[in-house]
Amino acid sequence: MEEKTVNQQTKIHVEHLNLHYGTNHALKDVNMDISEHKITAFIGPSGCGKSTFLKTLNRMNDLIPNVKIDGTVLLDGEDIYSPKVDTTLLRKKIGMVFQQPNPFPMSVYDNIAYGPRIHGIRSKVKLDEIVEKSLRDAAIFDEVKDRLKKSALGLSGGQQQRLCIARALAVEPEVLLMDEPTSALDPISTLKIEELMEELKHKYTVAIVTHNMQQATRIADYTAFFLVGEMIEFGTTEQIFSMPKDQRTEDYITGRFG
Ligand SMILES: Nc1ncnc2c1ncn2[C@@H]1O[C@H](COP(=O)(O)OP(=O)(O)OP(=O)(O)O)[C@@H](O)[C@H]1O
Repeated sequence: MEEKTVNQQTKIHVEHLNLHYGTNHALKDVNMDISEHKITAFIGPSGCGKSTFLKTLNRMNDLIPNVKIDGTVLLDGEDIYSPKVDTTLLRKKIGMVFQQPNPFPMSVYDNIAYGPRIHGIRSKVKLDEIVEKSLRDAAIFDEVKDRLKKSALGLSGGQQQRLCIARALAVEPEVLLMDEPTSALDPISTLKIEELMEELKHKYTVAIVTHNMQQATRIADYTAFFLVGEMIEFGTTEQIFSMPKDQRTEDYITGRFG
């Protein structure tokens, strides 16, 4: 793969990224560096392209017909859109958690062991180890340790979402993409997931789409503001929310539209 020099702290480097869904120009020349071991939040009104952008980072948009993507996305300096890239391995490195908790209809244990098994791990001892570690890392082990063999669908919504985070962690990703991971959850579960993200960033790089500006201010180190497919402003969360440079960012964060 082509090697390029990037800032040492940069985990994902995005340059001149454009995405079209048919004739809809959904991402317009987006440039961004996503820092390693930080939380980066994407905010903006509905339909501005936040989720689309998040999905370009692990090529989830490849699965949609009539999508055209131009530009560069480098993970550790390597082009993820190179034809040589194995997208299964890419998505192992860059895991994803969705808005609605989506556990598989199987046991808690099998949900977590699913990915490692696909990647060839067969040893029961090893799988037991991965299941426990992933559940611990996702701060849900104590709540499910006595029901590992029971269906994951019996868990509460907040528990299911932490299970999905554990499932993403089980294949040892480097980056975790989260698409509004708490919007379907109650405030207590939301708080648990936010605390968890603070922990996770020490080991992983986290990017999150959120509708909730308070959430961005609570957890994100960096924030990017999107508007109709353009990334209007990107900076530290403190700067974006206290001293936005662009009038449109200021109008959005002060609730003048959205
Ligand atoms: N699968 C798709 N096929 C065609 N167009 C799509 C698809 N997904 C999104 N779009 C369009 O791309 C644009 C950006 O949508 P996207 O879902 O990325 O926005 P968003 O900011 O995440 O919105 P929301 O906050 O409502 O989830 C919208 O115009 C949307 O209609």
